[in-house]
Amino acid sequence: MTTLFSAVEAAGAIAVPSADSDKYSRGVLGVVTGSERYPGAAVLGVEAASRTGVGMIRYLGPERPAAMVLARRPEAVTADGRVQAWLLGSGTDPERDDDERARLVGLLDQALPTVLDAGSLDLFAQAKGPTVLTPHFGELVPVLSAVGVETSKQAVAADPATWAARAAAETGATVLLKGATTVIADASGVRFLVRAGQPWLATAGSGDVLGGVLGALLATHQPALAERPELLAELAAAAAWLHGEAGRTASGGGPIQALDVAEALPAVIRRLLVGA
Ligand SMILES: NC(=O)C1=CN([C@@H]2O[C@H](COP(=O)(O)OP(=O)(O)OC[C@H]3O[C@@H](n4cnc5c(N)ncnc54)[C@H](O)[C@@H]3O)[C@@H](O)[C@H]2O)[C@@H](O)CC1
Ligand SMILES: Nc1ncnc2c1ncn2[C@@H]1O[C@H](COP(=O)(O)OP(=O)(O)O)[C@@H](O)[C@H]1O
Repeated sequence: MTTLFSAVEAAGAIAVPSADSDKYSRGVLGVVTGSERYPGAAVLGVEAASRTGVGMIRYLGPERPAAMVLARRPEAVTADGRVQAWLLGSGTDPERDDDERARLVGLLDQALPTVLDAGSLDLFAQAKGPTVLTPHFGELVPVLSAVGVETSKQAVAADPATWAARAAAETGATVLLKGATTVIADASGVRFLVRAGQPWLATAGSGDVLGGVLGALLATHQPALAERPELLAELAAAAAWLHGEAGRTASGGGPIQALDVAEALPAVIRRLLVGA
């Protein structure tokens, strides 16, 4: 069944720490994003995840984006270690060498909750855990082509719900198809439509911020996801809602940049939790 996702549902997706929480029990997000060409995508995703609330972020991408991430967020850890969820692909190139592919496939073999964005969308068949694909209309076309379904960006734009559901059915992943209305579909069909945002969100890096929000929600719900697989689509919808509301809050009717959206997240979450 398809429903329009609401603020009350989004509030339910926030993992609020308690007196016995520590940084590990809250959830650690592993991030492999950014590249020499698009280092900023790494900064945007890490910033958004940290503003959504997570115990720790391990940024494990290339050197240049790593330096930029640390300059912006000294809280991020660049050493290997335990993680509860992965955010892969924003700002990366799917034309990777064999070593990089083997490394990413190794991460996916861990069967942890994973966001596959942008340059990692092609790895959906290697994902073993609960996986959300986060394509825009253009990025959905090669995903579908990889499973033998030919379409076009124009066709997807004309009927996003149908194509999101088709992609979820064919790939076995949960699909968050970005747009003015974001569609979330899983194996049961279209689950949620999210219309929280507004057109000022159509700005470079906005999707990288969404990836960070969703990564944080997956990392903070890893045990629950193992017990309740349908939660994956709920968290994807919550991420789209928080992203949209943060965009609306940051904008106030005027222009915004992607980093403004990330910075507005704590205020949005505070309003949800304490009704302020
Ligand atoms: N500051 C940064 O580092 C940024 C990095 N970015 C990264 O840049 C890489 C390439 O991004 P794009 O796929 O946007 O590449 P392009 O901007 O090269 O676009 C590729 C194709 O997708 C279409 N397209 C782009 N956005 C669309 C949308 N929202 N709806 C429908 N069609 C759309 C374009 O028209 C084009 O045909 C990704 O890895 C992304 O994460 C972008 O997010 C922009 C900001
Ligand atoms: N017209 C619009 N109205 C509302 N939200 C939009 C609109 N256009 C894009 N968005 C949102 O902005 C984000 C754009 O993501 P994406 O296309 O991946 O951009 P980028 O690659 O620059 O990060 C998505 O979350 C999408 O839902």
